[in-house]
Amino acid sequence: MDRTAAIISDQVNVDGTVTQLSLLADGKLWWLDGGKRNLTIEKEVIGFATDGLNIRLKTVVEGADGCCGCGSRGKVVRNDVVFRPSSEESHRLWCRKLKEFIDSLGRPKRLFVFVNPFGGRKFAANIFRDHVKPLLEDAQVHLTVQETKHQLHAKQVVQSLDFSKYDGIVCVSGDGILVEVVNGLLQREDWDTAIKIPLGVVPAGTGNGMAKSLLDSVGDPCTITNAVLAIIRGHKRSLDVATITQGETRFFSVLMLAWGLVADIDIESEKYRWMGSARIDFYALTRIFHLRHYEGCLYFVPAPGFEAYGETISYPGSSASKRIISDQMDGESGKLKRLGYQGPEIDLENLSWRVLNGPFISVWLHNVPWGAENTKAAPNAEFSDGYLDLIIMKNCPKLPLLSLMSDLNNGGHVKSPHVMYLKVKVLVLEPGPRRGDQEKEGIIDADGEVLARGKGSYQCEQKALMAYDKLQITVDQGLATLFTPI
Ligand SMILES: Nc1ncnc2c1ncn2[C@@H]1O[C@H](COP(=O)(O)OP(=O)(O)OP(=O)(O)O)[C@@H](O)[C@H]1O
Repeated sequence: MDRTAAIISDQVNVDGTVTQLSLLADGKLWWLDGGKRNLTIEKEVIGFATDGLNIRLKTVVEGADGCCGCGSRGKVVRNDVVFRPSSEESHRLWCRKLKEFIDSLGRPKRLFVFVNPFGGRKFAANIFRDHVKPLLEDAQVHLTVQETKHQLHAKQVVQSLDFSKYDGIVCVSGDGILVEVVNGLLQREDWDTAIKIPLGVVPAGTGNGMAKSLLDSVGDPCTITNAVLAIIRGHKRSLDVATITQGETRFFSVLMLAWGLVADIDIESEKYRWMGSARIDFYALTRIFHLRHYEGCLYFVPAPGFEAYGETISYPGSSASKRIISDQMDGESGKLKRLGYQGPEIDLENLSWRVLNGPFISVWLHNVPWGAENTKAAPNAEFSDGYLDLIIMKNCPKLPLLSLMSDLNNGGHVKSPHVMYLKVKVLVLEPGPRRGDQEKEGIIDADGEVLARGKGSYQCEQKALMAYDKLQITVDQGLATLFTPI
């Protein structure tokens, strides 16, 4: 089909001017209004509404404050266009053609939305009411909204959600709710179909690493409007999911795992929450001046090109690989019934393993580039390359370490001679005590939550899912699906 052929073309009235308006097969709307004007439906029109004979195109356009040459785009602003077809017949035809075109774009029509009123600065409910809901309603998306009432509520809800009713799940929250949703989906019996439902994130928490990673990957600022537009437009991309295993216990991670300095700052700075966002910088300084080194071992399978790190070793084994234990016998059929996703099928023993011995200052494993809106932890991380980015620091004097912390804003830290930066397929983490004090162990942080807490470590309310002991992290390429800007 000729992409410049008109699907419909007719005389209409735009702002008092009678002009020829054409909708072309490539989705462009053209008209003359002083000068030549056009709109790209796919990018700029989120929906339309009628008022008598008038048709209002609900439109967003990029403002003029983009940063020339630096790749960053301008702020998106609303700029509706209203036109009036010349007859009722023409009005009906315009409505039909516009609807058919928008429907052909595969945009979501029914969304299940989680709003965490507790996340971040506790503004998520207002953000949803004032910014998210109006845009989604303009796009004529039917919404089912659930405010989360307690920790793990989102996980419980998705475990019994009827997916035939929704085209996607949206989290108006920080990364914590997204992680709960992924864990809930993968613990369903029908996990293999459930995990395919597209997931959207609207930044309303403290971290917002996933929203930042998605929007920054196309040069968009991490704003609520940009995040909602990405959902409305309905583009999708796949996302690697990491399975962290210890014995029969599993946790599914989409963002990061940290042990050592980063985990200690992230979790222990909770006690300074009253300081607001300054708590992280303040506590980072404290930790750097009283730097801890942790004994332990990292066993890993490097991605091609990263084989120079560590020493060769055979598979270290792990209490992690008893795959069938959490399955159950189905009473009626007598067959094994899988209770949920068990992690990727990998022949661990026949991989080329390497080992790095401690002590370590910091070990950080990342799935996507940004850990938070101001932390570009793993600049080379990709959403679905099937690998995890591993950032390791073993030794570093305090002054360079201070400047490394400020480089986290732009990802410059990975170029430091004090930092090892590689991609791995599998990691076995064997955490140990602090150097010089066997009675004090550390914390393992997965996606912002305490996954494991060793003896003598910082005690907080959160219950840890795993023991401070060997755990294994594997990655399943592109297992989940995200709404993405492009
Ligand atoms: N009503 C609630 N009361 C208390 N906690 C809740 C509630 N709803 C959700 N939570 C918990 O809040 C946590 C934070 O969620 P969210 O993803 O919105 O923010 P975050 O950026 O990860 O963290 P932060 O709390 O630092 O903002 C999650 O662990 C979630 O289980």
